[in-house]
Amino acid sequence: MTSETQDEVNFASQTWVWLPDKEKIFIKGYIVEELKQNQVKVRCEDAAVDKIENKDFLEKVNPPKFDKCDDMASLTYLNEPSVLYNLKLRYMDNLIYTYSGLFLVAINPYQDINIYNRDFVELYNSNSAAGNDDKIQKPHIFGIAEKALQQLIKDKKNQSILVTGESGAGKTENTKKIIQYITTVISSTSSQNSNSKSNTNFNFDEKILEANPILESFGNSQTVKNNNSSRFGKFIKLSINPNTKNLTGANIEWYLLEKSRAVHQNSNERNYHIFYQLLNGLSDGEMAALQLTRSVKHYNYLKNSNSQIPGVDDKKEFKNLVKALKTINFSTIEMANIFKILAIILLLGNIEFKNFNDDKQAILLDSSPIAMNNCLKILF
Ligand SMILES: Nc1ncnc2c1ncn2[C@@H]1O[C@H](COP(=O)(O)OP(=O)(O)OP(=O)(O)O)[C@@H](O)[C@H]1O
Repeated sequence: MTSETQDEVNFASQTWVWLPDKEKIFIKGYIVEELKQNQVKVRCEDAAVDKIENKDFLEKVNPPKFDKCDDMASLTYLNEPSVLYNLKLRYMDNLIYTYSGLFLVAINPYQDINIYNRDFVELYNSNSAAGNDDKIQKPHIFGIAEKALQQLIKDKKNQSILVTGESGAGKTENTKKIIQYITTVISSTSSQNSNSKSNTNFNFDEKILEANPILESFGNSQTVKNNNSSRFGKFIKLSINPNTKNLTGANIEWYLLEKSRAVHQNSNERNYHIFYQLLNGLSDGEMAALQLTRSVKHYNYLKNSNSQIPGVDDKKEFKNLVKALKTINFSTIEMANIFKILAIILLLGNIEFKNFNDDKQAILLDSSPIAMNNCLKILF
């Protein structure tokens, strides 16, 4: 008898249930005695003493053959503890994706796991030799992207992928993986058919991928929940010609940007990444021209925030931003103007008003004329 069959036999010999637990949320046990008034005595796997519980509050445990199942819709008993248990078992094996019927559940691994490389793209790409239907069934964000592509091409109908979850759940990262997958698969298809280079120096798909560092610099920030929290919602639209399988356009709509963060942040949070990237990434000459100094402590809009995020190099991120801006055809003058505006925002933050006088005119604090003067120097 194999150990799996033995597990099934052991399981079948008892009535297994999930018990609510203050510390572990749910623990597994089996009923050893039926008592009066719907009460049962339960022997728990991890507890020294048996527990008396009302049977109505207990959920059933699935047989071991369902452990680490790919799709939780297949569970015999679909209840909260069984779902959490299955997700936990899978997560411990680095299986961060699990289907729940039509939905894909993703658990944030908070570390790089090697499941997004070219080999994985090929596994899910139905046009490649490695791709086949069986592999597409294995839960993965690439599987969702592939399915949307296939349905677009087959049915010629618009497809939507909704990525949702609490802050830090991994929405931004998974959205990037979807775009990475689609641009890889589509560009490889289109380059077989035609020349995919546009009339600029960069491929269209490179431009789409490079939009992300720009959005993140200006719209993401460190919060207590997430070091790279998107402070806005976005709707990304990729236009794909289902006949030629070419990427023909892309458009990002953003909404609900947290504007107040530019002037105020809660403790242990930061302003938008761009300000720290600017102060670390500009050359000494550029800093002088923009009347800036490097320390965040010199700016009211930054001085209460962390100057650094562990593991993040703002200078390097600034380089990436400049590269991304160039990729999507921002000219040197346009970039310089953006940096001017950012510098002016920081300097305006140093202009402080002391209340209003009797004539309802604002009175500037002593240091403010210098800040105003600096703003004017940048502008003219
Ligand atoms: N699949 C993944 N692999 C490795 N790390 C990940 C993955 N998903 C998320 N992370 C890590 O978790 C962090 C938070 O994820 P992400 O920014 O995607 O969350 P979010 O849901 O978009 O949060 P918010 O709503 O605050 O913007 C990432 O910066 C990254 O470090």
